[in-house]
Amino acid sequence: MKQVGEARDGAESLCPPIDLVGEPDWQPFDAPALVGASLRFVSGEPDGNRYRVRYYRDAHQQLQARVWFGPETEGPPGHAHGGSMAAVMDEVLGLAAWAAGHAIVVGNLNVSFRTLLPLETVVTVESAVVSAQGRKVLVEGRIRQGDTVYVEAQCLCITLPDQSPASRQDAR
Ligand SMILES: CC(C)(COP(=O)(O)OP(=O)(O)OC[C@H]1O[C@@H](n2cnc3c(N)ncnc32)[C@H](O)[C@@H]1OP(=O)(O)O)[C@@H](O)C(=O)NCCC(=O)NCCS
Ligand SMILES: CCCCCCCCCCCC(=O)O
Repeated sequence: MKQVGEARDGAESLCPPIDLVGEPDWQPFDAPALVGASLRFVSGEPDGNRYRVRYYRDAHQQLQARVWFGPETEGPPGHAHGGSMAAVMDEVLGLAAWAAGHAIVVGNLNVSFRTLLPLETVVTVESAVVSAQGRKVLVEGRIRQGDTVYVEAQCLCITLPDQSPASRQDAR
């Protein structure tokens, strides 16, 4: 009988290194330097078997991510769980608003699953901050690889008082 904490079958060894290099005109983006180390659920295990994530800013300063969906994101056999894809959109689109200077939490996330995503695929998560009016910041994004779109999402972010990225960095 399995003991608590014992690795599940097939999950004992780590998958090999994955190439998450960005496009030539992207610059690496340090998410913990901006928002702290709390964003561990999606991007906290860079060598693990769940997700591996690397963040960038593109030439237009929009946040982009290369994400590998590992075997532990499985939902339908051989493919990513819908919740695993929604979690990625939640983190990337919320972080995109922070990267644009808005201290937010996510109020509403609308996710459309367009194509089954095979496990152990490296995808690009694109984001774009499309508007900021009052406390509402709208961010859109998608998960794609080449011409294949796996997920499209719209994210309504709501700003928090006294939490601007600049003030959080000044407080360190
Ligand atoms: C989002 C949150 C901060 C909003 O609460 P609040 O500060 O009291 O703000 P309000 O409820 O007054 O909402 C502010 C505006 O955003 C809108 N809004 C808030 N949540 C919304 C939602 N889920 N969908 C659509 N609009 C929403 C409100 O309608 C309001 O619009 P208005 O000014 O035009 O009337 C709060 O609901 C919250 O903390 N939710 C949990 C967030 C969370 O756990 N996110 C995941 C982790 S990041
Ligand atoms: C006080 C907020 C501290 C930093 C929060 C960063 C939030 C980025 C988006 C996370 C999305 C989510 O948790 O649902």
